Amino acid sequence: MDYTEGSGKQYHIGVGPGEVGRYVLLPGDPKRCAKIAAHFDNPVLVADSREFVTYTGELDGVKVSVTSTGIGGASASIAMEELHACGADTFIRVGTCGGMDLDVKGGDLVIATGAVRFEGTSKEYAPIEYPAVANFQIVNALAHSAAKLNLPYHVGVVQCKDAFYGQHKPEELPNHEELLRKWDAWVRMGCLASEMESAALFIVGGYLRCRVGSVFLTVANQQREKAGLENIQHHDTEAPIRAAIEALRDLIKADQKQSV
Ligand SMILES: O=P(O)(O)O[C@H]1O[C@H](CO)[C@@H](O)[C@H]1O
Ligand SMILES: O=c1cc[nH]c(=O)[nH]1
Repeated sequence: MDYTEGSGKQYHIGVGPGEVGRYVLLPGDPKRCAKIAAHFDNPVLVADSREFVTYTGELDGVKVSVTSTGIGGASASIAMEELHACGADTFIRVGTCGGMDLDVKGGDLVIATGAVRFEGTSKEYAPIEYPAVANFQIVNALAHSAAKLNLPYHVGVVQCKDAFYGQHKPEELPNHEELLRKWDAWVRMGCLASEMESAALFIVGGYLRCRVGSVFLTVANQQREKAGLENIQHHDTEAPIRAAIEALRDLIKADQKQSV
């Protein structure tokens, strides 16, 4: 079924083939796109459709793009499918998260190695036994760039869900028993943080044979609050953006080396 009516533009994101690079940064918030594009050379607004805003520019002479995914795995999977149809194959999510491990403080970066699939979208792509894991090369590039930029960072598993308020007021919801029991298990297993899109992106990326990784700003940590520890909120996403841009430069260099 072709929803483009011959325009060649993807149905939701409004982007056509050749309008994005193979490398795409994926924030959730559309307003983060301009901040990210400001790090590109010659950024151009390519499309602004629903929650999906896309800019394309260059990094070290190579075409790169940023597209917002909106909130949750459902819209993130649409962004990835349609960007892939336009030629993209390497994605870094640049998001925000809420800390779960007590060591993860507001302002710290979290780099995901994998994601708990407590959301619906990835289950429509792959059976739940299949793990949602990040691309090893991207994880390494992100950790390397965070260290190089002297940014505090943690590397490990994150948890994904569909209901933001299932994370923030589970005791008030009718399904509180499942929410609280599972949250406790994820904390005990060492989950670093909670966010919403990486599980779907890692699974859809696996299916499409794309490279996918994620880096987040920790906004705050409800577990620290509960434990009576300091819990200062942070909202400036410039740190994960810088880490992702540096990582992308490294990936581009490594890809260029491999292709000669
Ligand atoms: O800041 P973004 O990238 O949107 O990421 C996080 O923020 C939203 C919830 O507030 C969810 O999308 C979550 O994953
Ligand atoms: O607590 C938080 C913060 C950002 N995103 C989430 O999903 N949860």
